[in-house]
Amino acid sequence: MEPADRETATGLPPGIAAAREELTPMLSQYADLCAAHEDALVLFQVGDFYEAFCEAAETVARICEVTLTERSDSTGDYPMAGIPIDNAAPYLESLLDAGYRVALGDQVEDAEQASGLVDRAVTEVITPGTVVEDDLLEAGTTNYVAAVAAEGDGDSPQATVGLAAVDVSTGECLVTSGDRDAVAGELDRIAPAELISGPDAPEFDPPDAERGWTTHDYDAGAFDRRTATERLEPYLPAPDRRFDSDAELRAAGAVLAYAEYTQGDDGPLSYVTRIRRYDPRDRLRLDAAAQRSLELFENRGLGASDTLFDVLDETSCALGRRCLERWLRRPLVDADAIRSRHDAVGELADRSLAREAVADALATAYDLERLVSRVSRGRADARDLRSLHQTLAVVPELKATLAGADGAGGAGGDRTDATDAADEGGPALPRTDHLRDLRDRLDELTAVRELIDGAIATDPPQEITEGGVICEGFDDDLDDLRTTEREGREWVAELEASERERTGIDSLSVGHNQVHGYYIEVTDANLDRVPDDYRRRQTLKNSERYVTPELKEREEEIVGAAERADAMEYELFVDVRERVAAETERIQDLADALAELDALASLAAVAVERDYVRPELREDAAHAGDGESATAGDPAAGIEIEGGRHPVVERAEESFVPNDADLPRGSVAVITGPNMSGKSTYMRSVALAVVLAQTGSFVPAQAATVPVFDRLFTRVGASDDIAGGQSTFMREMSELTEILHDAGADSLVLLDEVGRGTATTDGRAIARAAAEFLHDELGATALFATHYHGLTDLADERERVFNLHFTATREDGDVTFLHRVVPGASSSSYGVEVAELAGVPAPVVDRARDLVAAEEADRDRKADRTETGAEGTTDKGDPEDDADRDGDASLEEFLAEEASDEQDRAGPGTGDGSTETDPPTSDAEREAAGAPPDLAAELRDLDLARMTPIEALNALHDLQSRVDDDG
Ligand SMILES: Nc1ncnc2c1ncn2[C@@H]1O[C@H](COP(=O)(O)OP(=O)(O)OP(=O)(O)O)[C@@H](O)[C@H]1O
Repeated sequence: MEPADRETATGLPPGIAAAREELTPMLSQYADLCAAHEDALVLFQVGDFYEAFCEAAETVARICEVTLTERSDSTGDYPMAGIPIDNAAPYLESLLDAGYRVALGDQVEDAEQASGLVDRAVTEVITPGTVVEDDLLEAGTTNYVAAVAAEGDGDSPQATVGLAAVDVSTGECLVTSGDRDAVAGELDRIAPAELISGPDAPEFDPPDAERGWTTHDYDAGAFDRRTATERLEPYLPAPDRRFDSDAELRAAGAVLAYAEYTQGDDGPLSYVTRIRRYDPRDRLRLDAAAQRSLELFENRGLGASDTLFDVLDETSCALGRRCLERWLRRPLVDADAIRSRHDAVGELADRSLAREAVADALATAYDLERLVSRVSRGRADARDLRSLHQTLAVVPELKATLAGADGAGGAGGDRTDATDAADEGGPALPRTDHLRDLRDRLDELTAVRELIDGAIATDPPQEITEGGVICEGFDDDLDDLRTTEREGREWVAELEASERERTGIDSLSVGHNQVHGYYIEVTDANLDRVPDDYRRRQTLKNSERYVTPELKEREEEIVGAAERADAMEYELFVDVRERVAAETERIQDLADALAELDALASLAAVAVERDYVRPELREDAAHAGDGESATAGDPAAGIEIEGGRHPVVERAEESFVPNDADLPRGSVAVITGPNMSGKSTYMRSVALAVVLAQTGSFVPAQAATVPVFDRLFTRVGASDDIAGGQSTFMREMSELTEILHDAGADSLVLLDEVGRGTATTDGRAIARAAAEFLHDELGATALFATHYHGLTDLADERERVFNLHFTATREDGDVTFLHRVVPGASSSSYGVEVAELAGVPAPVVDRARDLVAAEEADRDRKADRTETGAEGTTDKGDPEDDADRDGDASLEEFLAEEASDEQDRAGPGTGDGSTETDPPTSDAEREAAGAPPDLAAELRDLDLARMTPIEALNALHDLQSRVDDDG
């Protein structure tokens, strides 16, 4: 969208501004609302439509694909476009998607009651981060608007940056702070739909376009310390003592100011009752790169189309789904809290009947958080209250279910006295503390439930002003009015029969229409029999319509009673809604408990269905924030997994091969093996086991013992991460930089093919240096998958580095991957077969096989020479020089290695062993190895995309000189 287009469609459209002095009262009212909402596109209610005028109309017509019409009045003609109010959601969504904020200018008084122009006001500004309409929100997701404010110079890396985020649809509000990088990480994790920035805040770019947020500078005044403090006062007492820094306070004040503005500026949002401050260090830090590469929430094509969240999500209601997502985005680091969740999951896993009953009950629960926010905003209708009632109605049932002891002990934890009490006929309680607490938190809210049940009709209409909303028996006055109305209608219903009898006119009928009300109709043929008390009302073609004084009187009674009853119902409804709203906080607490119960039951269901095991946490699991870490290298402090599986890939692979993992704390596992052999899957399985364990879930393994990590870093190779924009290598290096700066002894690091994005020698050097640094300086626990076999030498040189590899079998040229991890470095190359499997043309595959054969022959010759002592040992020396001697997984590596060996063969003094500038093997050499010379094939095989200019130039130079020699 062109910025100019946005400028003319938001605020006051120029066409309206130009005619400002002459406008009719209605358009003048429109102009006032537009002028007061400069950054929004105003939609103006006219009857059943939301209309926009002039330039704004053109934008609405184009984006919403509705017809552009014209409004003509005494002052001129104005382009106009409208969307129907009762089906506004899809159009509003299009406008939001196009980047607009939309201000709804609603009629705020009854058009029939209004004398003159109907009063209108902006009741809501819909923005991507603050929508509350169910139609525009995905069920079970959170939708945050966030604000950032800085203390001091926001651009300085040392500045404290405050972050506050609010989900206006549920009232959840989070506040935290940290340096710029920490806040960037939290923003990645929270993934707000919208970000507003204080005047001094640093800029934060969204991690990618798909999960992006829209940013804008909001009224700087809202970030002012005093203004923010005053704004916060209705939400929490003494706000200036509640936050860790001014930056937090200012961000929180501003985000609430913005939220209030979008909800029609009606004052504090009463359903934002809990402003939660948290410290990012209280959670396992999983930044956007880790979330992406582990495919927690979005799939990037690792062998299956699901994500970890899809696998875990067996929740029954939106509340639980949102809770589970929150847990997975922010796994715990407190060992006791983690164990407590494991206890509860275990108990629910054991108690299948209870778990299923819980799931069934929760499946009928509505989204309590969003319902209560609508109730307290005064937006809930009668159906919302009925939904609230239905949700409250499951609570007693849930409490009873949790209390019953329908299963024996098991993985979930120890049987406690409580269960024994149940066995003895005493009050049954859940056997774990966690579920007992949860059960206690299930507030039955009996008064609210009974209030709604007694007041609101079971199947009420959507409209709350037209009656039918309040139950009979709730209010005597209302019942009297309804009785009057009903008796009047019964009297009218009987009138036809009695008048026929009285007048002897068999065709006489009684009817009703909007204009004349009730009437008695007599055909012309019977007019002579019309009694004297009939008064003529209307003459039709073949009949006359009459009323009688009594009918008139009854009619007034009926209409009067109905109108008064409708108005009274509305008042009673609003009163009930307010009484329910007064319990907002309790309802929110209940929502939290139901959400947790659903999330725990979901984890338990997955554990049972997918055969997960309860992970043991290391006893000495140090809290990340304590600064106490387990001793590096201590095997008793590391990860031990028996028969671990990848939770997502195992769903797609019929015969998934489980693998063990034994990683002492602070060790670096260098993993080699052919492409497609399962290296990435293995590393991710280990990381996911950690994430799952710290989320409170069981893990896909036969047995698992894990420590508690504070951060999880991942760096996946260029080939796995097709990121647009930034050069992949540059991106790779900046992610590596972050890891090498921030990882520590309590971090788990996954490095997958680091260095692949650049020239072989550089890549190999970077990979090695990074592995050494991780081991020597950081002491992080790391898994390092690589095609650089030279790296496997590190195991000999460093105490806590060890090798793992994946194998495959080859039969008649066909490769079968075993997907089994074994100790030691990989010794065989399957790159060519993989290339063939992938459909690389046969001549290239054949040629590559020839080159492999030549390499192997050459290696054998060298080995012979070694054995006879002619050349000393080959397995010691410069690791770069000898790198990949035992076969490499990819064709490019292989070719590079071959070049390296050529230089070796040229003897001392001919080079430094680098592969970077070496020409390919000479034809003479290849002939000696049994391969025919073929310059054209060599030229074809050069991988230009991976060569540096200097490499390409040298290769060309070499080919040219050999053509010259031959020629
Ligand atoms: N343990 C396993 N059991 C069964 N199938 C597996 C296993 N591990 C991996 N696979 C299958 O093999 C495919 C390739 O695995 P993966 O991507 O982990 O290999 P890789 O060695 O990392 O390959 P590359 O070096 O090309 O990145 C996966 O998509 C999956 O379908």
